[in-house]
Parts: sequence; structure tokens; C-alpha cells
Amino acid sequence: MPFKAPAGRRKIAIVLFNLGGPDRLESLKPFLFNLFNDPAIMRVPGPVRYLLAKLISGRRAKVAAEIYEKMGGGSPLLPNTVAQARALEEALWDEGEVRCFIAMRYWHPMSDEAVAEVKAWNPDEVVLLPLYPQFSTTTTASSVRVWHEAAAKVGLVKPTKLICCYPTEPGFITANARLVREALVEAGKHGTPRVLFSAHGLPEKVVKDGDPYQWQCERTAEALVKELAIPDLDWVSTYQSRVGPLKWIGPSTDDEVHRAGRDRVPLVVVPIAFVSEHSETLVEIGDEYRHLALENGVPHFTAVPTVSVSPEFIQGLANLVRQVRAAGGDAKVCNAFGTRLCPAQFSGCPHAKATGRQALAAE
Ligand SMILES: C=CC1=C(C)c2cc3[nH]c(cc4nc(cc5[nH]c(cc1n2)c(C)c5CCC(=O)O)C(CCC(=O)O)=C4C)c(C)c3C=C
Ligand SMILES: [Fe+2]
Ligand SMILES: [Fe+2]
Repeated sequence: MPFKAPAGRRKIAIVLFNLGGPDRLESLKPFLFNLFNDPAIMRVPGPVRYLLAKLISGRRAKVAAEIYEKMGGGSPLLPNTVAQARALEEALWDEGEVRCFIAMRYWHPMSDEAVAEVKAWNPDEVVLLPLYPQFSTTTTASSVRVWHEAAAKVGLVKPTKLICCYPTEPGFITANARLVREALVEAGKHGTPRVLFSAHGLPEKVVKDGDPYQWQCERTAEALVKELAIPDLDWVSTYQSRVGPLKWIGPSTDDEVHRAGRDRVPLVVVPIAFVSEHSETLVEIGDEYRHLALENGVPHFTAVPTVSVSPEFIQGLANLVRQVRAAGGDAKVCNAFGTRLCPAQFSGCPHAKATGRQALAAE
């Protein structure tokens, strides 16, 4: 049961953004349609996008059905996110009357449903908190845009702050490092392990156009290596889940699994861009990469669990909320280098500047 704050305190609505996942096999096609019809994912004009989304979602549904069948027919993303929501409410009991709401991008509960709930609760303020540690135009920016559209539609006008990203947030890093250390104990019995810090990939073009996601994933991997402080650790930052005909960023996790097989080293795969379990962790890493590894000569394979509701991670999220609330105006906290404010619309945001790439227009 979430801790009930005393009455009369400020009502703070925290909106947790995530991708969403089909709850049953019948939801798979409409979920995929929503995903491919997102202009942040499919960067072509509206009518063409609609037709392509219809076509691709129909085709992909068959492949994806096999993936979701392995998880009992639906994604565990929503129940996992609900658990994180409750844990965060408890961690923030001293900030005021805190309630977490969930806004998924491609499957229910979506932003319009979350906006209706937030409006009915009538908070004093709103904090938008993506469950994506690394910022991408395809994830965080897309969710934020849809949130603002849904809020405007029903006239939800409240002081709103946004946590932009937190690729090196200490609680997130500490929680992950603990899980990696645990995995390394077992893997170490089978040789000198190699660690793959595996993130969901992106089409290369998206990164070339200025998306800071890959750069931030690399900062997460480096921060983890630093926190682990293991001399001569063998590690690589890799990308998984490629879909479609475009060239995606690399090195790909598949290629690195094959290389580990040739080198006969145990593998420890760490999902650094996901904070709870779903198809990409349970099936793609836990099942597909595991089989690929063992079939190709990798002596031992460990899929590291996500940070989920681990206390360090939840405290890290709570600290981000405290930071953004303490900052004035409609601040956006960009945690790419500790606490810095990310100016309006993300333009001039330090992570974009640091890459020397164009500032992003996220909304
Ligand atoms: C870091 C998070 C994610 C990024 C970046 C991202 C970009 C991205 N994704 C696709 C296509 C698909 N993604 C799918 C599932 C999926 N993606 C993420 C996260 C990111 N996606 C999650 C958490 C999930 C799992 C949802 C669940 O199981 O509950 C899928 C569906 C599954 C499948 O068919 O493989 C597709 C398709 C693109 C094209 C893209 C960037 C352009
Ligand atoms: Fe994805
Ligand atoms: Fe930022």
C-alpha cells in the first residue's frame, strides 16, 4: 500500500512515460500500427505513413506474435510499470501528496487516458518522467509531444516540469552495477567474461540527424564501467532489436555474440536502455541471444535483469523529481552530466551541445 501523505499538502502528479506493450495477442496489430504510424518512428508524410504502418504492422504481427507467445501472449511492461509507480509514490511520500500516472505511447493506458485521470485528480503540479534513461526523439520526445497535445485537448493546464534524461544518474548506475557484479560472479567460473551493454538500436539516419540517444547510451556504459571498477574489464557497448530495411547503429548485439563464440568467452548481457522487463529483455536477450550464444561456442551466458523496482533506482528517480521541483519555472532537468537545466524545447541542451550536433527541436 502506498504511504498516504497527510492532507493539505501539495498534490503532485508524476507521469511515467513508457512505450507500452500489447496485453494480449489481439492487441498486437493495433499496437504495431500505432508504433509505425508515429512520425517520430516513420519519418514520411502522413498519408504514406498511414499506408506503410498498415502494411508493416500486418506483416510484423506474425513475427511479433511468436515473441509475445513466449511471454504468455502479452507484454509484462504495464504490470512492471505499475510496480515502479507504487514504489516511487512511497519513495516520495515526504514531497507532498504524490500520485504516479502511467502514459504509454503505443498501447493502453495511453496519454489521453492518463491526462483524463490527472485532470480528474486536479493536482497542483505535474512532473513528466520518462522511463527512458537516455533521451531519443523516437521515445521521450514523441511521448512528450503526445502528452502536451492530449493535455491541450481537454484543457489540462498545470505547472509542468519535465525530466529530460538521466543516462548517468547515480541510483540508476549503482543499481545496474550491483546486478552486473552478481552476474559476473557466476560467469567468472567459466572463463574471463565479456560484458555487453546492450541498448535498443536506432536507424543510423536518426542519429545522424542529431538524436543524442546513442551518445547517451555510451555515457551510461562508461559510467557503469567506472562504477564497477574491475581492472581490465572486457566490455562493449552494443545495439539490439533491429527492424526494417534501414541501416541501424552498431555494433549489433548479434555480431558481438558471434565474436564471443569465436573467442570462447562467457557473456554477460546488460540491458542499459530498459528499466523493466518486456519482450526485448525476456525474449530477445533472455531467449534468442542465449540460444545464439550457446549454439556458437559461448561457454556461459547471463542475461542481467533490469533495474525494475530496485531501491537505488527508485531513489534515483525520486531524486530527479526533487531536483526538477526545486528548479524554478517550467524547468527541464537534463541529467546527462549530473544536474543541469535543459532549456526550453531541449534546444541548447548540454547533451546535444556536447556531441557537437544540432540542438533538438523535441516538441
Ligand atoms: C530505448 C527504448 C526504445 C527505442 C529507442 C525504440 C526505438 C524503436 N523501436 C522500433 C520498433 C519496435 N520496437 C518494439 C518494441 C519495443 N521497443 C521498446 C523500446 C524502444 N524502442 C520497448 C520497450 C519495446 C517492447 C514492448 C513490449 O514488449 O512490451 C517493437 C515491437 C516488438 C517487435 O516486433 O520486435 C517494434 C516493432 C523502432 C522502429 C524504433 C526506432 C526508430
Ligand atoms: Fe522499439
Ligand atoms: Fe536535455
